[in-house]
Order: sequence, then structure tokens, then C-alpha cells
Amino acid sequence: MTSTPSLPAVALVASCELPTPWAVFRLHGFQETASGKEHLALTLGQVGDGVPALTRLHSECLTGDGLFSLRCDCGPQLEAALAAIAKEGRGVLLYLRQEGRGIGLLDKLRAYALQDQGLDTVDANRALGLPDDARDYGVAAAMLNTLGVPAVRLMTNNPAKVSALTARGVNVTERVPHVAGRGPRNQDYLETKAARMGHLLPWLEQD
Ligand SMILES: Nc1nc2c(ncn2[C@@H]2O[C@H](COP(=O)(O)OP(=O)(O)OP(=O)(O)O)[C@@H](O)[C@H]2O)c(=O)[nH]1
Ligand SMILES: [Zn+2]
Repeated sequence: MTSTPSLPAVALVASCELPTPWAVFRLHGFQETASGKEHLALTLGQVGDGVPALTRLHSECLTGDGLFSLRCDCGPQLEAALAAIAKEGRGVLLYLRQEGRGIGLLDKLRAYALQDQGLDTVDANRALGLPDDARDYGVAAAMLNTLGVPAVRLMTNNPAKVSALTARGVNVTERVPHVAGRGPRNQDYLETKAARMGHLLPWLEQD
């Protein structure tokens, strides 16, 4: 890391134990100074030693993470990431409050309603006058910085996450494909991510 671009200010407010079915993680609560927005990090093992940490940036999906929705793959991806970190005994999961790729919960439900009428995930956002993807990963870089994690092996199928973190001064040493929760109810959703949003899904993967 030669020069670190300016990152949004975040405060680490509190840390505690979080026992899960996979491991006992450390749970860290962050707050963005400018907006007051709250985010979480789960860490396992010594992640501040400079060795690239197995890392997942998980974008909040209340319907998938908490309500078992089969419209997307978020819930199974969250579980798989925690399981992978536990298996390795070391790593980081950032739980970013970027619901609906950053458009928010209620606009995501508006987009779902349009998808129920046949639009795909991209066109539904556009019909609402919203960006395809409104996420900004500056806060993720700031959280990793605070945790003392300069380098990551990133679990993702989304190249935009790799380039965004890299541009924010995080050394992404490897992209680890992260596939979980594929099923008939989210097949179109996954195909759209691959075809229109540049996601590298294994059955279409070219790298
Ligand atoms: N606007 C919108 N957001 C969605 C939709 N389905 C899921 N999401 C949100 O998408 C986010 C997850 O992003 P994805 O595009 O599924 O995957 P990703 O995080 O970019 O990529 P991976 O790291 O490979 O999982 C979560 O915040 C979900 O709430 C949808 O149909 N419309
Ligand atoms: Zn989801």
C-alpha cells in the first residue's frame, strides 16, 4: 500500500463475543461519523498480523438474511462465509448496511413488486429511477483499516467489489469464488447478475 485514498471516518463503538453455530466470533460495532449509519464486523483469530485475511463483504439483505427468502442467495452466502472463516480459523466478515444494493429496504420491495410483473433486477431499479447498484465500499475499507487488515482474500463473485476495495487502498491478493444457495427460485436473479452486472458465476465463468 503506497498511498491510501481518503476514507470515510468510522468509529469502533463496541466489541463483544458472538457465539454462532460455526465459531465464537468477535463482533465489532461501527458507526460512520458523517451519517451515523451502523455497520458490523465479525472477526475470528488474529486478523491484524498483516497476513491476507479470508474476508467477506456482505451487503445487508433483510429478506434473505433474516426471512429465509429464496428470491436471492444472500442467506446461504452469509452462512457459507461464516462457515468458511470458521474452517480456516481466521478471517473477517463485514456486515454492511447496504440493503438492496444501497437503495434501501422499501425501494427493494418496490423493485421486487416490479420483478413480480416480469422485470429483471436491473430494469426494476431503472423503472424506479434508481441506480443499478448504489453501494460504496469506502466504509468497508475504513473498517478493515481500523481492524488492522491491509490485505484480504476476498470471497465474492463480483469484480466490482475487488476493484472498489483495491481503489480504496486494500490489497486484494485473491478472489475466492463464493457460491451458495443456488436454486430454481433464484435462477433468473443469478443469470441477470452474470449477464448484466458482471458477476463471475461458475457456470459462465471465464477467469
Ligand atoms: N435492488 C435490488 N437489490 C437486491 C435484489 N436482490 C438482492 N438485492 C440486494 O443485493 C445485495 C447483495 O448483492 P448481490 O448483487 O446479490 O451480490 P454481491 O454482494 O454484489 O456479490 P457477491 O459478493 O458475489 O455475493 C443485498 O443488499 C440485497 O439486499 C434486487 O432484486 N434488487
Ligand atoms: Zn438477498
